[in-house]
Amino acid sequence: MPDSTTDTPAVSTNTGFLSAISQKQRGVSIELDGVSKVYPGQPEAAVDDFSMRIEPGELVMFVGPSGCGKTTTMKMINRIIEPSNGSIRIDGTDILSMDPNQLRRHIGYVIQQIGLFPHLTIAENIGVVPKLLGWSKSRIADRVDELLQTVQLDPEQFAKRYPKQLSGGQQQRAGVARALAADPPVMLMDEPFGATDPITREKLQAEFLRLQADIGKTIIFVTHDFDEAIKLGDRIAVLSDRSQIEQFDTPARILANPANEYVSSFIGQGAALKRLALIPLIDAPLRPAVDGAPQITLQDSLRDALNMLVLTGAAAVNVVDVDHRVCGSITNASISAVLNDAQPVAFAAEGTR
Ligand SMILES: Nc1ncnc2c1ncn2[C@@H]1O[C@H](COP(=O)(O)OP(=O)(O)OP(=O)(O)O)[C@@H](O)[C@H]1O
Repeated sequence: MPDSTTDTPAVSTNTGFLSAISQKQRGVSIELDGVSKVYPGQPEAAVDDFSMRIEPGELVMFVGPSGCGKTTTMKMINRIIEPSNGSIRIDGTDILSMDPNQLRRHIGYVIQQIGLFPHLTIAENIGVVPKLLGWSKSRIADRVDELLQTVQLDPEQFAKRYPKQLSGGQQQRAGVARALAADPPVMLMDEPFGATDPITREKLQAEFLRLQADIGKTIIFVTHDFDEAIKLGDRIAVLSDRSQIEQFDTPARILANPANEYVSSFIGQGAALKRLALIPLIDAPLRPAVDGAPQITLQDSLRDALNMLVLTGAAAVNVVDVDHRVCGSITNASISAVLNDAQPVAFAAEGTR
């Protein structure tokens, strides 16, 4: 791990979260208050009076149809787009009174088109912001090495390659590594996995969740895909035109109690199955074990248990712990009971991801 005390940053500021770039920096709060954006020459606001508080370390998904203002809202947080009205604070610091370039060096940013510089190697791409911050060469090299390993790209193999010599998924990983380079407390991610095929996408999502469990950044993640939002988000903001918030809650609560028709239509078909996927068996009420029943682990979900019941035709599946001890069983009836008992499920599913 590089030692953050050995280099003098090229930028000097004592305001709020900028002064606290350190090793393994955790997330900080983000508050938007009455934020609006009217693009020049447009009769209507693209974002109208948007207010939200995001807690330190939270992964918040913005989901909504094309053109509803997700990207505009997000880009106002790193001031790629300047708000027309309202205030934005990160860790209590008013970012609208700061130098935008300094601000952006401390907010990780990942976009769908990746935005890697084609004429720089992967190592140089990842080192761009640390270099701007005045880190020494050896510290940058250590950090590049560490990050490539974090995103599962072998440094020996990939550091000296150019972006076009990587697959789409590998480029996306390099993009995440670059955004994490200066260990920013905040990450903005705009459809980061949107351009990848479904299998690569699932893999990147799983890797990203593991990474976030370790680094605990505050992340805003824009997606069109409600299933991606359910899978990744601590909370989901379902947005409609002009970034109006239709519902802002945990995936489990939104699935159990959609606020209105608009949110229901976003959830689409199969809300019950999606809810089951959020409930690990460790939180499910178990019945007595059944001799000879197929087995599933406590870490699997009720959705996995249902799949096994359907595929095997068994009346019950036994649930086993890591030491293969049988803890009890799940049946179709117990799954139905959980689904019909909305409140406890919604709360049981929180914090279990
Ligand atoms: N530079 C601009 N000038 C004028 N209008 C713009 C500009 N950028 C975006 N808009 C408009 O603002 C609205 C919100 O756009 P925005 O890109 O934030 O939506 P989005 O929800 O991110 O869409 P998508 O999912 O398609 O990326 C749209 O109606 C769009 O046409």
